[in-house]
Amino acid sequence: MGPGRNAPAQGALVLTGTRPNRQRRKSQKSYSRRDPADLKPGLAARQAAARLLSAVTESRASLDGLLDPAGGNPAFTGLGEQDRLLVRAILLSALRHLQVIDAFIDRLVDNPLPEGAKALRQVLRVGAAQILYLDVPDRAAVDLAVTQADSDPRNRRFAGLVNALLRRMTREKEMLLPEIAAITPDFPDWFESRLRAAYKSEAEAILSMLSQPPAIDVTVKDDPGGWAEKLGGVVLPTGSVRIARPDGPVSGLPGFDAGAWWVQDAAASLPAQMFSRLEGLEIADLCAAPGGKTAQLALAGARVTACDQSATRLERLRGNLARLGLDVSTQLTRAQDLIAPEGFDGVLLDAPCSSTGTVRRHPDIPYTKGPDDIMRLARVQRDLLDHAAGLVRPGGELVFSNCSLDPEEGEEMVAGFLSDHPAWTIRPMDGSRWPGLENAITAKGEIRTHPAMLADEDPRLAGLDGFYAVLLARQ
Ligand SMILES: C[S@@+](CC[C@H](N)C(=O)[O-])C[C@H]1O[C@@H](n2cnc3c(N)ncnc32)[C@H](O)[C@@H]1O
Repeated sequence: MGPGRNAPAQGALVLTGTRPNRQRRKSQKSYSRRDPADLKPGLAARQAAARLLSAVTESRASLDGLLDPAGGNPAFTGLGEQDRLLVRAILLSALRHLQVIDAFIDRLVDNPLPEGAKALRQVLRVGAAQILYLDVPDRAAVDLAVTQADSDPRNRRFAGLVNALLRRMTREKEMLLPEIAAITPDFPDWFESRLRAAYKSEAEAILSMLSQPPAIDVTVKDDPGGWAEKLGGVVLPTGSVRIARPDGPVSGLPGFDAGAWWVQDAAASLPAQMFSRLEGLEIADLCAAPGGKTAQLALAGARVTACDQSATRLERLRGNLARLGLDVSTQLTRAQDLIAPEGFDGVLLDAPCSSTGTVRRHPDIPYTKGPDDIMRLARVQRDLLDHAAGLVRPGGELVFSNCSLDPEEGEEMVAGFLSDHPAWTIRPMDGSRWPGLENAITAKGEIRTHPAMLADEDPRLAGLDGFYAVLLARQ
């Protein structure tokens, strides 16, 4: 925490109920008569954003789950399309910059907001995210935050404070935001300290990339150069095509309906490329949904059995593979329960993990996961890896991968596996295979990518998800 972060700014606001009683009674009356969300366009979206932000930061609910169009939170799924887009944008910005937003709020109040004033903090965060990071007129952001506070009995007495604080934020953001951002860590302590310990001199660059929205990478069935031209993108060392974020949904881009490509971060496309050979081989993809790597394996000519423990996710995989016109056999099963007496030529285990390598697109992770999850997931991965190894025929190969940046879920876990399984060795990757990504190959020949890789002058085209992947060979 930087010096002065908690020092009250000149003219800091005092945290009290600031609305005069007469006015408060009036607003209470109107609240009981009619829900203000009916009266003020955009209010329901802000209310939903505050509710969902509270679910993420206070109950560790996953943002993806809350925003799922099918099974998501009704406060979100009940909104119209434009409001849903706005809520998503507010939440992504609020979570990417939560530490700075909180520091800014704390700078503007005389005393820290009380622990119990959680609902108030969420209203302020939602207002601040719009004022500081989104293209929403300041006045609309402030007015809606005040109405939002006024319409909630827990916050009504703070409506005056919300008004004064956010108005002041609009006036002082140009001067104060750079200063506060410069002295405030981007992420919670646990997250930053683990990254710094693991990545040392590279940690600063990784941390700064993690709060940037990522580009979109697509894996093409063929002709990356041709598709880069059609999609206005560039070809990456992985063979993926990278495009700047389009205005509309990716499903509207050329080639989507025809199944010419699928969205997959360039780093996520590496594990399936690591097998020495795939054509005509029997490969099990054990944690397969939504199927990005399954599609690569099938496209390379493997006979793929794709397994997943989630029926809904496996259904998505089937839909994705159908769009791509690729044929695989699927099995709804926990990987630990898969029995294959004949074994497979190869197994891909893209294991469940803390997903800390994907914070650019999932900025809730530093708030919904913690060190305990990393320890627990490393144990799950080790159990899955032990079982997966038993499914590989002698002479066969196993790729283990995940999208965590934490060595405990990658390098360290695999080192433990190798010391307990002398018949297995690492088959090292050749650094020249992906020109431009030579620095992603570890001394042992594993792949370790992180978001500061694939730097680009255009920040919209820079970066890479964090991934760990290793090719293991059985004697
Ligand atoms: C990181 S995602 C896999 C992404 C996928 N490989 C791809 O490239 O599209 C992890 C998947 O593992 C599944 N999963 C988690 N634990 C599992 C287990 N014990 N057995 C089988 N699937 C599991 C989850 O349902 C989820 O779909």
